[in-house]
Parts: sequence; structure tokens; C-alpha cells
Amino acid sequence: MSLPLLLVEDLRVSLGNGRAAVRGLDFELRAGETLALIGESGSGKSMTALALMGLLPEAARARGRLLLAGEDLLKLNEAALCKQRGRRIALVPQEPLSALNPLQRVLHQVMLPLRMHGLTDGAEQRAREVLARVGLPESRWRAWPHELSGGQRQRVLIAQALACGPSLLIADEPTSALDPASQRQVLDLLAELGREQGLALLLISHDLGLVARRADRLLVMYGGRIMEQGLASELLSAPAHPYTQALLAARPGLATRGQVLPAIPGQVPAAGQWPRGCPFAGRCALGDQRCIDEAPPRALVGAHGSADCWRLQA
Ligand SMILES: Nc1ncnc2c1ncn2[C@@H]1O[C@H](COP(=O)(O)OP(=O)(O)OP(=O)(O)O)[C@@H](O)[C@H]1O
Repeated sequence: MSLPLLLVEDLRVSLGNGRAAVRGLDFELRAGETLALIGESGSGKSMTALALMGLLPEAARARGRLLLAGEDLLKLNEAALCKQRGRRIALVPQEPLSALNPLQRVLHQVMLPLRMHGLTDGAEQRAREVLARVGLPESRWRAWPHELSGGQRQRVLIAQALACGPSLLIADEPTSALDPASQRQVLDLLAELGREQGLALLLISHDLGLVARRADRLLVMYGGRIMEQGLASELLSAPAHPYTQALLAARPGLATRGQVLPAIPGQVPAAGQWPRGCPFAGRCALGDQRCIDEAPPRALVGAHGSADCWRLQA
């Protein structure tokens, strides 16, 4: 089997004042593979993405190892990171409107990362190629961002992210601002691009139902830790961790018209206020005192997965 393109080892992100957003994350991602990072708001997904991009907020610090093709991103200085960002690792952000420059036409915005990385020869041709690939009609290439629909804007951002031919693409809630039909189209496009271009794709979402079937593997995160991980097909058909089961039961798509949207009872605690043991213990219908006090050991689940839960101990 090929070596992983991305190897994350014991990633920890602290926010200052003893608060931690990510508390020991391990995962790997291969070229051509799509990994979905799933969890409710506040689980630490975005901080993981920002650590990978080297774009954490000022007060935040990352520790651990983030090996991209063997090179530890956490050891690079800002100048070296700038060379990677947009070129080898690219991010498709959450908010298409605020991520685009309102004063620049689409085609020029897609040429921007190429220019920033000194790839000026053939930049316009390359921008045209990626815009065509993401399915933006040619009649829109000279439009201003405000003239586009939400789905079209997100396609522009995907084109921008693809322009320099990155090997790792991170999409952080790429469809949260879109209507359901555009959400499906954009996710299908990302999954297609991942396969076709051999990208390692990290798809971040709070909506398990929306992204699960487009991913090869799922990594369920809560309280800055991994709750469960495994092949998407196995994890969806037999979720082992009570948190994964609760997320699946709370999928927005399960609600019928007029029904209150299902939700997991209780609140996600703020960073720094997690129980000593399992982060989910306080909200888990099956949790007991041991779950609150002691971190659960990892149990193997199915043929390829694992879950951190006391209930799964033999
Ligand atoms: N800019 C910031 N400065 C300080 N703390 C932050 C910042 N952004 C997020 N946090 C905190 O970090 C923790 C993890 O947040 P993070 O944004 O990574 O979660 P998430 O799973 O991506 O959720 P969301 O989908 O809402 O972004 C939360 O407790 C959050 O309040």
C-alpha cells in the first residue's frame, strides 16, 4: 500500500489560558482518498483545518506532527508555509461571498493564486481550464462575485483552490451557505475532482448524512478528540460509538416537513470545559461515572475501524 500523503500525529491545538480545541488527533490520508471529518460545532474541526493551513488565530498554538509527503508543516517558518499554502495544500472556505474579492472579476480571482506562486506563464489558460472543470458556464467568467449564485461562487472558490494543482484539498463546511440542491452538486463535484485528480480530500462537516456517502473514510470528532473512525460504508451501517449513533439519529434529512429538527440533547461544552474522561460523557444516554472520570480505551470496530468508548470493552 502507498505511504499516506498526510500523516497527522498527536495534533494538539491550545487556545491559551489552558483551553484546548484539539486534544491528540491521529489520522492519515492517502492520495485519491476522501476523508470526512465530522462533528458538531465546537468539536475542533476548523482548528484542525487551520493548523494544517498554518492559519491558526494569533493566540492558538499547535503541537504534534503534521507530515505532508514526509515534511512536518509545524516545523516550517511563515515564508516556507506560504510556499505550500495554495500550492500543495489548498482550502475551500465556508463562506463563498466573504472569501471572494467583490471588486475583482471571476477569471482574475482564479488567476490570483497562480500569480502569487509565480506561475504567471499560461495563468489565464490554466484559470480557464479549472473554471471549465468546475462547471462554471463561460458566460460567467467575467462576472463580478455578486452577480453569481451561491453555488456558482463556491465553484469559483473550488477553481481557485485547484488552480495551482495542490495534492491536499481541505474543504471546511463548503456547502453550509448553499441550498440543498447546490449542496449536493458541490459535494459531488469535490468527490469527483478528488478521484479524477488523485487529490487527498479532507471534507469537514457537521452533517454526517450529507458528506458520509461521498467519503471513503469517516473520522468522527468531539471535544477535540476522535470518537470513532472507519470506512464510511462500515461506520454508517454499524456505528459503534454512542456519539456517532446520536449524530446519525439527528441527521437533518430525517425530519419531515413541519417537524422539529432532531438534535442531540445538551450543549457542546466550551474548550477547556471537557470532562476528564470521555468528552461526550455528560450528554451520553449510556454514560456513567467512569466515563466522566477516565479516558476510554480504543476498541477495534469491524474490519477497519476503532471507537473510544468504555461500553465497547470486552
Ligand atoms: N478564533 C478563535 N479564537 C479562540 N477560540 C476559538 C476560535 N475559533 C474557535 N474557537 C474555539 O475552539 C473550539 C473548537 O472550535 P472549532 O471552530 O475548531 O470547532 P468546529 O468543530 O470547527 O465548529 P464550527 O463548525 O462551528 O467551526 C471551540 O471551543 C471554539 O469556541
